[in-house]
Amino acid sequence: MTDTEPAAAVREIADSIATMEIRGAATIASAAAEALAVQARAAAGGGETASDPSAFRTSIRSAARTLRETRPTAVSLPNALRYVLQRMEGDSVDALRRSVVDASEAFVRQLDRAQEDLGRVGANRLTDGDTVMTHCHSTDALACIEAAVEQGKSISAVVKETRPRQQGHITAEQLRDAGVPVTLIVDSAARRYLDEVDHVLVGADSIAADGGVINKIGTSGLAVNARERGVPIMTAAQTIKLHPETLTGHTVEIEMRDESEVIDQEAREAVGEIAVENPAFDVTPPRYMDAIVTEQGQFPPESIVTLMRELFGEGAVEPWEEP
Ligand SMILES: O=C(COP(=O)(O)O)[C@H](O)[C@H](O)COP(=O)(O)O
Repeated sequence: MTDTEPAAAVREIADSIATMEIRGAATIASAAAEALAVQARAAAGGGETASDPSAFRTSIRSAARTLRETRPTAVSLPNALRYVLQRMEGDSVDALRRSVVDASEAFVRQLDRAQEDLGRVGANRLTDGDTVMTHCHSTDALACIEAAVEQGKSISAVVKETRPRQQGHITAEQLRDAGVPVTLIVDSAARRYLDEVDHVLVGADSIAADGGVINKIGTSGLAVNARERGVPIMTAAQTIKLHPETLTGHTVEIEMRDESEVIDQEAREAVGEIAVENPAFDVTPPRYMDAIVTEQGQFPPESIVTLMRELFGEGAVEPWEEP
């Protein structure tokens, strides 16, 4: 291993993201930003990179590429890397290290603040006595319910378990801890329970320029059913979920995960030669989504492109590539 390759601690963080020990778009983003700070400290601490600014920069870019390759769908990951890399500056290794560590810390602070602000916007859509249906585990979505509870509103939740990884269990525990009465249901029971809820609330891994919401597999079916039942559905998503590449017509890659998450070894052997597929995310067309709630306010999905142009100009940069 050369001195410009990612530090072992960075590779461990990348592995934890790939295996989903670290998961959820916002959490992945802050872990990625923090990993760049880890790399900066390691690279400034010894070897060839400690005295060579160009080797230091190469090592940070290489760490960013390793992190970038872990999961393809949550754009918060490359957006976090962009934020830090665009602020890497200085003529000495010491100055470069400081700029990366400072940017990483600023990013995490901004992320936390954005989630709080978004929570207040989302809470305004909820009324005392409402029941909310959730899918998967989204810290942005939970922030809305928690803010509503803090405002003194009494909120109940119907929580979909979310096959195959059952992130709904994490949502159920966190809502219970926040004092929200929770009913856990299997995914296929969702339509039956839609008649008993006032809102559907989901998070997002990416939001496309056309207002399409990319979130945990099953979100789009839930949204279509919610529309048919007349239940409003909102996405809680900080602006780091906006996908700049979609401004230039690129589509968002949907992660396909291992079949072992869907079927265990014994069942696999019993069913024999069949195909098993495990897409982790799907796309909800904008016409099935009522609102996208961000830290900058709420938007109809079709208007999100205006905010994206303000934030990103006409497209994305890839600062982790070597110049
Ligand atoms: O789809 C998921 C998580 O998928 P996975 O478990 O496969 O990572 C979440 O709804 C979004 O990432 C938003 O989460 P947050 O609001 O916390 O960013």
